Amino acid sequence: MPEASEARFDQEAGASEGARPGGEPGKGVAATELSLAERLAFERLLGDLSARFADLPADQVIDQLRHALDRLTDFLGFDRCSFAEVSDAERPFQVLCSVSKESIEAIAPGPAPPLTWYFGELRAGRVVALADIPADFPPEAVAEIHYCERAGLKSNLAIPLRVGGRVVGAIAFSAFHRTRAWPEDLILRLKLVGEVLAQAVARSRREAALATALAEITHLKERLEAENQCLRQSSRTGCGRLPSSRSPRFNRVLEEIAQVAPTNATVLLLGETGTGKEVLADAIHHLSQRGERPMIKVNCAALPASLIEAELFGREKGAYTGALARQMGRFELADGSTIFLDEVGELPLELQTKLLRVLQDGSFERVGGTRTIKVKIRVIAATNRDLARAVAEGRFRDDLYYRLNVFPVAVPPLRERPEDIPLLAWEFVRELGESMGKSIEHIAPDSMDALMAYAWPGNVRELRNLIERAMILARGSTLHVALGAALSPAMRIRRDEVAETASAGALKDREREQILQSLQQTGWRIRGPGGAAERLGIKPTTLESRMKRLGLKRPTSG
Ligand SMILES: Nc1ncnc2c1ncn2[C@@H]1O[C@H](COP(=O)(O)OP(=O)(O)OP(=O)(O)O)[C@@H](O)[C@H]1O
Repeated sequence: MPEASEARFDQEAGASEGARPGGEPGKGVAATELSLAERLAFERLLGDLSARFADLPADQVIDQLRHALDRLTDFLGFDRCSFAEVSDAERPFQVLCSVSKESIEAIAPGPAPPLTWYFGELRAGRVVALADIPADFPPEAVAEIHYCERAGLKSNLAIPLRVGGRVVGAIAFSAFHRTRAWPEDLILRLKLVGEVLAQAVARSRREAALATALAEITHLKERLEAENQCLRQSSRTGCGRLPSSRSPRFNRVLEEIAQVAPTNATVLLLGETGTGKEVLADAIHHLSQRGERPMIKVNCAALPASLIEAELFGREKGAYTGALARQMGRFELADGSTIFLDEVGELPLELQTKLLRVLQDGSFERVGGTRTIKVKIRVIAATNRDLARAVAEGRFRDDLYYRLNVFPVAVPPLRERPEDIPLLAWEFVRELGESMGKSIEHIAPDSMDALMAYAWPGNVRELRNLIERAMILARGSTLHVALGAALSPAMRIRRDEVAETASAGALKDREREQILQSLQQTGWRIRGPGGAAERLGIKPTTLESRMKRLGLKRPTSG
């Protein structure tokens, strides 16, 4: 047996088979030459192992590695067999897999024991063949001698494994009960099988790295696509500036918005439909440090409950019938940015729990997935519902309400900021005039009076729609806004009249009357051009939920 430090594998690899006596296969008896039958059996084992590893999927490599080590240990009568890998010169060897006879302890997966001389030899590409421990150790291997004494190790063979000319790992065989010789032809064969295993491990590592890189690219691609989609859907006026106003009431709101914007606080925007909650959410986002990224918007009322979970939290492929591909949810998309939860009061109770968890610690799982995803997001929520009442009625979780209600902002209806009606009307005239190629210099005084007198149940959205209709019809440079043509006389309520009758009951009756009238005029058509929702200047989903609340149903004919 050569001194271990002399056992240069490259020199020995050229040595002829049977140059030294070999261990007796299957029985673990030292120093006899392999018989022809045994050699054939060994060749078959090596051939079989090589074939198994040739096309093995990456996720099966570690299991098969254990199986291969088991078979080698059994066949050659070793007490323990371990496989370790090494990524570079700086890092220690990592034990990937170790198998042993029942009475012997296997080495735990993870960093290999700190044996500097031993692993230095392997790193340098030299075989460490220790037939008789401690006699075969060089004097400097002090830590190794102690280690072997403590463990009761009698013989050990460790072979460095190369892939592409670089040492990527080692395979080691140990005997605990007797010394044994390590003949050259055995070393050569074990090196061959070890390198087959090392190739498979290296391939699985490459595949895993490739899969990670691909997943990253897919993630970025999905993110980009989804962000683009969000941007296409986002508000037309989402220019990110705070809107201007002449109303002292609305200016106070704008001051609050400017103060909260740079913080990370959750903001809850409360107000009737069309008052500009999304416009304000957009301004908050753009005035914050996250403003460079797009704000991700979700309308919690626009999707059926069955789809909104996947929309918000994403889904894994095959999560349910029809889920053909993995889908990234809005929360994942909003990581590092702001999520705007519009109509949050409509969120189904079962999803409120999941939303609460995201608000608490930023974590959630995709639909059909088990992996927990963590995100850092700022939440802005909006509702036209009385959330406190929804809590009292058990339709909204109180803990979620308190989480959302950190910084509530009440956005006033247009009828309570009449100073802004001319300002907004002119803003829309200019904006629409540009896109339509029309130049309007005056708004007819009687039209402006009518605009000022109207109650605006659909708020700024309704005003915009009305101006748009008037602009389409405009011929000269003076705009005539025909409130009466577009809306029934019952809708023309003087502002002061509204103030007088603003008791909840009276407003509800009036709302009911207005909605019913629009529905009758449109033959109960809610959606589409000229539909009741458009006439009222509200979204079809809002109209539907209002109809439900007011108990308005299409009469059955006949
Ligand atoms: N200050 C403003 N300046 C210009 N346009 C505005 C302003 N406020 C609202 N708008 C316009 O009015 C319409 C409705 O605004 P927005 O969608 O922000 O209202 P909302 O309160 O979020 O409505 P909903 O509750 O129905 O979701 C949009 O077309 C928006 O561009």
